[in-house]
Amino acid sequence: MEQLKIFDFVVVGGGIAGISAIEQICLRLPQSSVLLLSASAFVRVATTRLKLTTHIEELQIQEEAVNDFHRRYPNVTVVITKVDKIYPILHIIKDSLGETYGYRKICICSGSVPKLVDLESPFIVGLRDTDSAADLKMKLAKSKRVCVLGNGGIATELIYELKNIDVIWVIRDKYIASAFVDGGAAEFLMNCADDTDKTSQHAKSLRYTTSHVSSDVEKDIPGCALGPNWHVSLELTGALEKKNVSIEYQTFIKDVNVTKPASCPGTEEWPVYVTLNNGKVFGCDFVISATGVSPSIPDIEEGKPFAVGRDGGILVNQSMESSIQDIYAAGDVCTVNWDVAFHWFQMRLWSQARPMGSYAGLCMAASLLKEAPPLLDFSFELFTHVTRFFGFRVVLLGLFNGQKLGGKYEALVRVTKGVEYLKLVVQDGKLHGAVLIGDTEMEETFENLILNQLDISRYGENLLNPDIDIDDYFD
Ligand SMILES: Cc1cc2nc3c(=O)[nH]c(=O)nc-3n(C[C@H](O)[C@H](O)[C@H](O)COP(=O)(O)OP(=O)(O)OC[C@H]3O[C@@H](n4cnc5c(N)ncnc54)[C@H](O)[C@@H]3O)c2cc1C
Ligand SMILES: NC(=O)C1=CN([C@@H]2O[C@H](COP(=O)(O)OP(=O)(O)OC[C@H]3O[C@@H](n4cnc5c(N)ncnc54)[C@H](OP(=O)(O)O)[C@@H]3O)[C@@H](O)[C@H]2O)C=CC1
Repeated sequence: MEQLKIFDFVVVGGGIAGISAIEQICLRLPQSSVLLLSASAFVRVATTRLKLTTHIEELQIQEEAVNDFHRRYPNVTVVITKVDKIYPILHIIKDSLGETYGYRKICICSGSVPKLVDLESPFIVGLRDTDSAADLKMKLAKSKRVCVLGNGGIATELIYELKNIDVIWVIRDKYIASAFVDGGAAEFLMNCADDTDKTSQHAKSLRYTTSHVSSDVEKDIPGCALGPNWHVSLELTGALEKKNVSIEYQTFIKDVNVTKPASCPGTEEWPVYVTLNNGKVFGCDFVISATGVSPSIPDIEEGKPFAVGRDGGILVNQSMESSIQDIYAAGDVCTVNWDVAFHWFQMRLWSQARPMGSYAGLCMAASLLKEAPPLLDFSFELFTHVTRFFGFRVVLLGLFNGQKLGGKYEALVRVTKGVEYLKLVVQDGKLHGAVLIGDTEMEETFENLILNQLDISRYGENLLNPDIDIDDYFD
């Protein structure tokens, strides 16, 4: 019988979290044996594209063929496969082809899957990886009207990127992009929605392509989540001459039906009909459910299952270790379960998947060496996120929407229509969060003010006075 190969480290998933974990393991223990088991034929490597401040950076996410990755890290064996079951007592793992591997430490970085709206219909699609993006492009090309459900990152990006199609955007809130910004910022973005100049500016910053044909192991296993500017090379274009967006606020989809309901206005026939809870009914070609994600966790076969958080993620302690010994988790699949810094909280973003993966790698290496886990690094002391919505750079800092402040805070706002939107979240004379839209160049100042908790009450609204260089105050 062939002897079971035992690896020092096994990492499940070749997304940003998994690759960041491997990079750190290989830096710390270059001679160790590492096995990467990933369902996708490409891995995602994150590098810093632009460092805006100590904490805020724009990432460049690149796809790399697994063979190239192995060439860079010869101690890493890569197997493209789906992990099915983990046996924590035996310390072995089985894949869907029946192969078994042994591990000393294992890190689960299997990401998440789209959490589609709870209505059974083949006309409802989600978006996660290269395959689902290619499917979406094909479907759109034949479509005249699409319904987008959800008000988070994907929906906000899609609404801006879709071309030549009627879009009905169904959201539960009073304003758009509520998973990221407040009502004021949403209004600013809406007012700029037709600024075509911004579209072309954005296209020039292309850093990422999705032109290859994905060869993910099985159709039901997601590849890596899409990277920045995933839409730029895709041309998400419908079959009409122009685009028209209408927004249905404070409502949700009650039902989808292939039979036309009597209450549906008009004579046109559609593949599917959507009924909203506000009573409106309309036909469309299909529905895009951009309604969040669910962590994608392999099965545990012995002993207790993973302890999971309310959002279904594997609970991890401050060393990124799960409730099961020698099993770590990082990225979208995990839910942090430690007393986090006041100005930090978890969101499923690659800006968090990367430091979580790196830190998990360091903790696993320390554990193998029987050393104490390293201290949490500065990435976990302040929430930061930089992205682009409606062609604008959006920087979110700390408790940018007053999270954790119990509604008792003051918001200082400066808006220059079409140019910038700045909001500061202040409580008891201290800055706790900021939303900066546009090229404000204020990131560093506000980052410092949140971190050092200086009393800013005497500066009042001057903090946002464009005629005053506030850096002078703090020199
Ligand atoms: C359309 C879209 C746009 C986004 N835009 C942004 C953005 O602008 N900014 C931002 O910060 N974040 C963005 N995100 C979120 C970000 O992509 C994720 O938070 C991040 O990629 C999570 O990284 P991960 O390594 O945890 O998971 P993933 O990147 O999803 O990687 C998971 C890996 O595990 C593999 N896998 C899964 N199950 C198994 C299994 N059983 N066996 C073996 N392998 C398995 C998958 O194939 C994949 O390789 C976006 C997400 C989407 C879907
Ligand atoms: N630029 C960026 O930073 C981007 C980040 N991402 C990330 O990728 C992941 C997937 O994005 P996405 O799917 O947009 O998820 P998000 O978590 O960003 O947003 C989910 C949205 O869906 C809504 N929702 C959830 N369930 C329902 C329902 N049953 N009916 C109606 N609305 C519902 C939520 O509303 P409510 O708030 O009312 O619950 C929320 O507005 C997220 O982790 C996201 O952060 C994705 C794209 C871009």
